[in-house]
Amino acid sequence: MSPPAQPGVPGGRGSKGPPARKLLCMCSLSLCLTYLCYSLMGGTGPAALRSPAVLPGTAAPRSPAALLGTAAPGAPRSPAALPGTAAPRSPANPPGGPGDPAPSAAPPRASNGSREGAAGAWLRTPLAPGEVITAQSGAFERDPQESSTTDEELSRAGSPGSRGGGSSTTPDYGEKRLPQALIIGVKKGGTRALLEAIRAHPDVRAVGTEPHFFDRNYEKGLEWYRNVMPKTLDGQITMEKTPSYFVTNEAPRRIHSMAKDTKLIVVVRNPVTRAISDYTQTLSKKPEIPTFEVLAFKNRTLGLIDASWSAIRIGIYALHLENWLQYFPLSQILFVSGERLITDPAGEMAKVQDFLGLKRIVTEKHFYFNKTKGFPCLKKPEDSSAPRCLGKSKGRTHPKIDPDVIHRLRKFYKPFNVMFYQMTGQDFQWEQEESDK
Ligand SMILES: Nc1ncnc2c1ncn2[C@@H]1O[C@H](COP(=O)(O)OS(=O)(=O)O)[C@@H](OP(=O)(O)O)[C@H]1O
Repeated sequence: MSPPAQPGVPGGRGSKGPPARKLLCMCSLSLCLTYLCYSLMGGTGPAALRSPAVLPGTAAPRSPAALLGTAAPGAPRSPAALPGTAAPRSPANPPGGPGDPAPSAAPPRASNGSREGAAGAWLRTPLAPGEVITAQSGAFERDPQESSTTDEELSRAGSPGSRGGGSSTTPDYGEKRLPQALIIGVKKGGTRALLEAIRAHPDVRAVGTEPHFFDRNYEKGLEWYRNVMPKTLDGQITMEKTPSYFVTNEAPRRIHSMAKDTKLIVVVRNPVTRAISDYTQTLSKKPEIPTFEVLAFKNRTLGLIDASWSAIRIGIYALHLENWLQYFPLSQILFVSGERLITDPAGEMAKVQDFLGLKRIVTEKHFYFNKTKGFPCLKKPEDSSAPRCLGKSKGRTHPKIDPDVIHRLRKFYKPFNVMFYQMTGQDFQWEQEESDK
């Protein structure tokens, strides 16, 4: 089933690829980004980037080679130099073409596995965690806290004849199909809130757990993946969310080789807050880890940010996006603001539904702001008794971070954010947000 092409709607099924002008634009952006990264490593750069006010990490290494020598894998380099980043494709070797490795090639483990996962994250409020969820999204019956989709759960879901990882109310008719739309990131961006909200749409069915197919489970093959999906009727869209895809080098090529018209959704959030949220999640599982302030720096005296730390690396959105743009036109990727998903969930959901070619059915009527939780929650479905908020693993209290560290991180991210705004044509106003504080 393919959602109908939307005339004038970015990412419609008719999208064939970027026109030459766009490609040129992307190439020049790529060059800019390479240049930017180089400048971050101590080379010359635009005056603005060299200014202490915006120079990431503030400390200029003596030479790019010196920084490269100390950079751990995953440190920001030019997109072309990122490990595993595919070289730009020539028409003779298109992505997903014969030159691509077969799906059976063993994928590397993603460095960013979102460990939170199951759809049971939406809890009925004010009921206690663990209450059974009866609405469409109620694939699971517990607040998973930090539990992720386990391999065992997935192999059960993927076994022939199983009902898949979809909703417990999935009717036993229809067909299991590969997803036509994916929420690919970012970790801690608000991906669960988005998935649960879009599942309120009658024309969407989604897997509750994170299948991690394009990063951890790729060798299991597409039939396994299809079996994980809930059954859908014609006209319904199948979806899943796995936030680590966005930072998995192989994911764009693999998704493109599954279906080049797959629609991609990325929920982005201020990378500084995202990093702290990521750290807070890890801290909840491993209270013994060093402080955020310690982990954030390679050398705090020199002000060198440790961009190889996944909590920081994930937030360099421009670098990761480069990788996706080698396979997908920008029009096929929707960027959802994690901040607006909280302040204006209906507004963001309108964009999501348009992008997916769906009627706007999930509207402001579906949400209410839960003051205790501090987040919007889904109102009760007509046939159910209680509204649903996300579970305790969302909206944790973040530890207080040294303001100087926050300041340095803002400076670090600023040029990457600006680049991201240029690449996407959207200003997420993270700098504005910070200057308001
Ligand atoms: N409606 C609603 N309810 C609760 N939480 C909400 C909501 N909308 C967005 N958010 C924000 O989502 C953040 C968690 O993001 P993810 O769901 O992407 O996390 S994960 O990667 O799946 O673990 C989570 O981050 P933290 O506040 O740091 O926990 C929230 O800020």
